[in-house]
Amino acid sequence: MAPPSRVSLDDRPRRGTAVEHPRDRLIVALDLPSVDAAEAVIDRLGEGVTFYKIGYQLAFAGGLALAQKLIFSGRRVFVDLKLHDIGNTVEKGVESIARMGATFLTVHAYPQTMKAAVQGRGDSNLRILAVTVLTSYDDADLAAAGYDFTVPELVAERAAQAHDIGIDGLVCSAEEAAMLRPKIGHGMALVTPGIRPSGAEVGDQKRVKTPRDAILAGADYLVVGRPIVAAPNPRASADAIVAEIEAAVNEQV
Ligand SMILES: O=c1ccn([C@@H]2O[C@H](COP(=O)(O)O)[C@@H](O)[C@H]2O)c(=O)[nH]1
Repeated sequence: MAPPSRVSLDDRPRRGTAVEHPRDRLIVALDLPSVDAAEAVIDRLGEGVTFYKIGYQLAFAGGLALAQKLIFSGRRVFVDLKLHDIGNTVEKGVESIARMGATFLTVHAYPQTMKAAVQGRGDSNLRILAVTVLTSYDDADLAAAGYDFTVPELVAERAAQAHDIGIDGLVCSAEEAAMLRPKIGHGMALVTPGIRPSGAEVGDQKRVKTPRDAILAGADYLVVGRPIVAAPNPRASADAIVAEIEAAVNEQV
């Protein structure tokens, strides 16, 4: 496969990445085994966190009902189900999630899947995020999966396709944020997992940045799971990350 040739994209306005309070740029991944466990963490986080992500583990253990509860209570919810199926199935699934009132939904960044997701989203407030290359992958993982691209090459190619299709944002590592911003403009959100405060355990993540470096690289939202939900004091961990986001924002101006 030849390396991607696209170098620049237009800056047309789309659903927009409004400048948000530092606290609202932190998305906590509720990777927990039950609704009870998730609600215990949410209670401990209190007013400290406004945006939650629900992925496979919790979604398949009653998490979608909890998502609805969180939305009714004024929190924002990111449904991280990384959809990928035939177009009709993706479109109808996205329509159902749009009716829930979720803010973000992920799909894999394949053109057919992304087009179906944009169709299913319609005029709703749901914003579709395309997962470019998982943050647990490096170049060797891509080669093992049969790709003849480096991570930055594949991320850039998928970002270009997502942009052209009308996707609202990208999931990528903050390692790629600075490279992507000039290509996608400010109308698409950059949502970055693989965030680790300095000294935190990296675990299975391979492309990581600290909260400060992610913001300085141009990330809009930081997704953080284990460093908060597995911490002895989740609220203190979340507050420290928000403080780091705020300091980085102040460094930018
Ligand atoms: O490329 C991706 C896409 C999604 N994720 C999800 O984000 C969180 C990260 O959790 P940590 O505990 O902070 O590692 C998790 O829910 C993943 O499914 C990702 O890490 N990378």
